[in-house]
Amino acid sequence: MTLHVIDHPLIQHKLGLMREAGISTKSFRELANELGNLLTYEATKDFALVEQEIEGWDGARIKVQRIKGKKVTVVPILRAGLGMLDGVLSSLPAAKVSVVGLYRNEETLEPVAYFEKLAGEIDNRTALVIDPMLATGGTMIATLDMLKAKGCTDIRVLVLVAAPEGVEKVTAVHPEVPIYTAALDDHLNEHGYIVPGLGDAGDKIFGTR
Ligand SMILES: O=P(O)(O)OC[C@H]1O[C@H](OP(=O)(O)OP(=O)(O)O)[C@H](O)[C@@H]1O
Ligand SMILES: O=c1cc[nH]c(=O)[nH]1
Ligand SMILES: [Mg+2]
Repeated sequence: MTLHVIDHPLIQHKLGLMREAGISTKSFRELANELGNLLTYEATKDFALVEQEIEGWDGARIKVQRIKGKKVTVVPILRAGLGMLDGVLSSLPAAKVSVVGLYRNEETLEPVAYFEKLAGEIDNRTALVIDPMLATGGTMIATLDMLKAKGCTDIRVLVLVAAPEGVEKVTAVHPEVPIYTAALDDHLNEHGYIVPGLGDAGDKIFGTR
């Protein structure tokens, strides 16, 4: 299994701020985007580079590095995934965005899919799936199933907080998909919420409830 828990001090500091009770919508949103950006930095570490010759500032020919023909699509899972999107796009400004909508039935905890609008040529793209929370894993598995059904082969998952139960379930079904997270938390409570977690990330980002 390829679980990357990113323990960089900036990430851990920002995640700690997000865990505070009573955090404002504004702060939660800002931090979700900042963490989205930092996780993107980690999740793209292995992108291949190609050397290019250009004219430098003094007219001399110089060699520089460019990312090698990578086509990326960012896949935010509605709603809460939108809370990381601007942060991710600040590092990948040319990426196409493929939006998928799923919510978790609060009684059964099963994912319910309600929207799918994917970028063209998705089978040729690296997909970065973003959602703040990986709890039971049901939503993520359904999203990965959806992307694979469209021919996507290079998929990476970026979440702010993951529960061990969810990581185990996702990696059992999609073992080759790496998961990048700011934290692997302790457990799920009886309502399927991550402990210590962040609470309901979607509500905190959108200021609902
Ligand atoms: O791992 P799981 O048990 O499937 O749970 C995780 C999902 O639950 C939350 O979304 P929610 O259903 O609250 O929808 P929202 O983003 O619209 O608030 C969260 O943002 C994930 O998408
Ligand atoms: O802890 C959790 C679990 C699912 N969805 C959330 O927003 N938070
Ligand atoms: Mg929610």
